[in-house]
Amino acid sequence: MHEYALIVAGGSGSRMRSEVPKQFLLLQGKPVLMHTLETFHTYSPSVEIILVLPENQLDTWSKLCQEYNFTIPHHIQRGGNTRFQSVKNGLALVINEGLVAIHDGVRPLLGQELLKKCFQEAALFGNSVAAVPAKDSLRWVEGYDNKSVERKYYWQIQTPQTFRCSVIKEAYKTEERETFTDDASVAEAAGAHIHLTTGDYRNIKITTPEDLVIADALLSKPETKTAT
Ligand SMILES: Nc1ccn([C@@H]2O[C@H](COP(=O)(O)OP(=O)(O)OP(=O)(O)O)[C@@H](O)[C@H]2O)c(=O)n1
Ligand SMILES: C[C@](O)(CO)[C@H](O)COP(=O)(O)O
Repeated sequence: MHEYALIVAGGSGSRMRSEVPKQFLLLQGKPVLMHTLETFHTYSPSVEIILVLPENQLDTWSKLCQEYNFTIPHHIQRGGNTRFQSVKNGLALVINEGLVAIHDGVRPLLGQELLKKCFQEAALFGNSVAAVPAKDSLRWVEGYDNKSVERKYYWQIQTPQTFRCSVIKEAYKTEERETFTDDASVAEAAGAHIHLTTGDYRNIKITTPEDLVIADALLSKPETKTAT
């Protein structure tokens, strides 16, 4: 079955508050995004990689590829104003039937075991969405009101989120889903039952400055990128 990796890196990284968009910040001596693409290429050189970038950063990426002699083959697509639009633009390059793993470019610590499991479970169940049980106690909050909720019912959603190509392409046709922050929500709104695949606490999303420090520390442990 044909396998795609749709890596979305079309955001501006406003919460990181760095001059350079966070997907290009250096992690262990190379841009965050290169770690992410390498993970998919290591999983299988035949995975077709589609990389979505901010329209105004295409040159930056091209220069970085030259500077770091980065030769992993990939298609490039322009991002949109929201994650939804960036995924939708990327899906336009998904031509064949098969599976597409949609992954945040800023989750560079995805391990090989989890990635393999995501493709396998998506093939079995129709989709696979990586998720981990919440660790902290949780409260529902709205303005001044707040109340405790039962933690056992809450999981934190990660990527990869892997789907049959035709199913997710169809789900992304409905523009009213633009505010959804992940692909599982888009697929669910289109009627899919979501299959959760147990993720990895190390598969963090680089969102705020301390995440880069945590990612660096995790990558310093040789086993970090493999165990799930
Ligand atoms: N218009 C957008 C917004 C987000 N993303 C991607 O979606 C992933 C998860 O989003 P997030 O961490 O929120 O990234 P940003 O939108 O860049 O960050 P922020 O919300 O802090 O601005 C990132 O890889 C990001 O580049 C995207 O491709 N296109
Ligand atoms: C897709 C995602 O990473 C799953 O946790 C998340 O929903 C992205 O959300 P953000 O608002 O773009 O950070």
